[in-house]
Amino acid sequence: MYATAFLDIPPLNTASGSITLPGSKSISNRVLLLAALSEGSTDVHDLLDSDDTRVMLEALRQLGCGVHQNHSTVTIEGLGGKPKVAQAKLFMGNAGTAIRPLTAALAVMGGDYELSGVPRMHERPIGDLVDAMRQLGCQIDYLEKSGYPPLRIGQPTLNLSAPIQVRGDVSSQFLTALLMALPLVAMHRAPALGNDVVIEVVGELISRPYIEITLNLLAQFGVVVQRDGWQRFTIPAGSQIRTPGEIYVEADASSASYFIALGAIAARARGQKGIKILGVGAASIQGDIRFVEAAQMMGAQVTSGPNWLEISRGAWPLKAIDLDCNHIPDAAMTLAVMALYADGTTTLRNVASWRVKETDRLAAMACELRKLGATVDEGADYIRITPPASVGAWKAASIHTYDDHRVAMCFSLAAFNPAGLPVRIEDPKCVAKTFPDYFEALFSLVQTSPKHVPVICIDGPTASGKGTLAAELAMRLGYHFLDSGALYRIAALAASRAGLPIASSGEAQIASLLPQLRIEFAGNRILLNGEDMSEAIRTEENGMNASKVSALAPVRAALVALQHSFHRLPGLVADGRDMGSVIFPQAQLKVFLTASAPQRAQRRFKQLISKGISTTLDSLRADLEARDERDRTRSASPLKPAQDAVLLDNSDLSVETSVDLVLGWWQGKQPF
Ligand SMILES: Nc1ncnc2c1ncn2[C@@H]1O[C@H](COP(=O)(O)OP(=O)(O)OP(=O)(O)O)[C@@H](O)[C@H]1O
Ligand SMILES: Nc1ccn([C@H]2C[C@H](O)[C@@H](COP(=O)(O)O)O2)c(=O)n1
Repeated sequence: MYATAFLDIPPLNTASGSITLPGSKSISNRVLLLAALSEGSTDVHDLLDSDDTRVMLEALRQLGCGVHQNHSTVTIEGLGGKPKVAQAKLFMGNAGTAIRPLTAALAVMGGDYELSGVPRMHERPIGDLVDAMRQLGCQIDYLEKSGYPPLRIGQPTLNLSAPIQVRGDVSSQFLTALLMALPLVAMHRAPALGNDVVIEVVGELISRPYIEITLNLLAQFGVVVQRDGWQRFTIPAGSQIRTPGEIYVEADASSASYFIALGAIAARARGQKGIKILGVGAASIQGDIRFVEAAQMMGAQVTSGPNWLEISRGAWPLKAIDLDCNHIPDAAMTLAVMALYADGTTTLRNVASWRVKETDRLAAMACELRKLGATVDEGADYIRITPPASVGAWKAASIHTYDDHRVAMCFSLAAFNPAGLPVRIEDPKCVAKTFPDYFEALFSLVQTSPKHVPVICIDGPTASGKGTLAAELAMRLGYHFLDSGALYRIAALAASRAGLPIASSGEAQIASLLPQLRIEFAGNRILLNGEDMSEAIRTEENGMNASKVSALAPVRAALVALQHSFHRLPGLVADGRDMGSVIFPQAQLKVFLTASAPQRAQRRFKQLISKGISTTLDSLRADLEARDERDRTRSASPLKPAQDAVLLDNSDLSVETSVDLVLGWWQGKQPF
């Protein structure tokens, strides 16, 4: 996951390949609650691992539910309709799919519970559900603002004399919550005329496909609800939530929308097929699968099987549409970004529910689409999008994401803009709500011209702080990091282990040894043929050998392709001696980092002493000056600033100041 302040997505060209999507959030949280309410244990396979499911799992644990995790399978030991813990304070984050059904279930079972969430959760209405539960005799109080969490739940005096009425026109999650909780009432009622539990929907029920998911999953847990149209739902008396033993969670159809759109927008890479999505397909029980139809209306070519989809670009530009999106409220946000690539004005109607989601999504989408150059008309329950009038009308935008995972994900697709502009996604980690590795998945499928993939080079002499600076820059920008010195150090170590002379007499043998080595970077560890060499390569002796080995032209040539392989989306920070001058001459920013020899010797001294390695300042200084001299005077790619490098002497600068300075230079080159 990218936990950076922002993520700059370079302009993208093509896409191809296949992807297995994470489990559906809607299914995951429903299944978790049903498993918890049933008796016995349920193995839940392919459960989504995200903020919202973690919130649900934690609440279930607090209520005394057994939760055992084994990779993507979670075993839930059910409560059999009665929490083991009668008093708890439950934090529900911003997970609507957790707080609503759990409120209903706890209110029926009774106890002393408080449910709260993040500030935005306290702005998301829950009054319609509370009103419905109170008709039944449930005890629910508002702890702050009437109609909104946080809530306190007490002991109910259940009284079911008439159908329970619930509004269906703000969120379908209230009806879902009742449907999952009221079997706990039905189970205590003898099957007889008039004993069934009846729910009546007041007003037009929105987002019906989500109710279909609920009914489908209830049926898998043994509760067959009778439905009369979309207004009346009957849970037969005597119904009981029964574990199916094991259950598989489908991949998330809403998450699929970004990749369906990707297939529709991106040209295919030469000789490649489009985008194949595994884990969800034509047989999906999720309403958002109907996003496929909307994408087809816009021009996407889609083929599908029971649990897969394959998408490629059809009509181009895409076709503008006018669509009632009530049945696909979440995925419809993706259509709003696809509309940027359409041949006219697209209108998405009946999306008033966007206003009460993670953020006011109507306002958010309108604001961010305008930043990109679109003309947007935002109504109470619709959005109308006209794409930028010409290539020149597109703007590079920094997309504010409002702590809303879907805003972050759908706007990544703006990176296919014809103007070749990058897109900045602020707070990219908000995707953790449903799809923590979304951007990694995106980057695994898309391609762009190498010239668009940014490179920052940090070159300079020994112990100037290149590695420290480069690693920090890479972390702040979410870029890959290449410590090229480590490759020469590995080469030197491998050569001496093989007994090869570290001199020109051994250059051919060392160069031919290198392609046989399996060199892997795992976080900040470096492995040689599976063995962790992170410490072994850092000795002063091996540093000196690395300097010697790096003077051999055939050795340098043997390492070029490996270094180039680090140049990948979304960008690279590389440190060494010839990053800017030889390996990445096209780099957008080249820094030549220096510090005085006494300072560098002092830094290295401290570094070694802190690792418990004894040495003297004088010997270190002599060694690093000898090493610099060799690196500077060798004929193959000598240590020297690239012509267009910026010189930075950090003798009197802290690491933090150096990082901020270089980030400022980098930001100065961005169009945002
Ligand atoms: N600006 C700075 N001020 C003080 N200490 C620093 C600064 N930059 C780096 N250091 C410290 O100096 C030591 C050497 O830094 P680093 O390993 O990053 O240098 P390097 O140039 O990559 O070295 P090498 O060429 O040997 O790989 C580290 O202990 C690091 O924490
Ligand atoms: N791009 C590079 C990186 C490193 N070297 C050589 C020169 C150094 O003495 C040696 C070890 O590098 P360090 O880990 O100290 O950065 O490797 C080079 O020639 N070119």
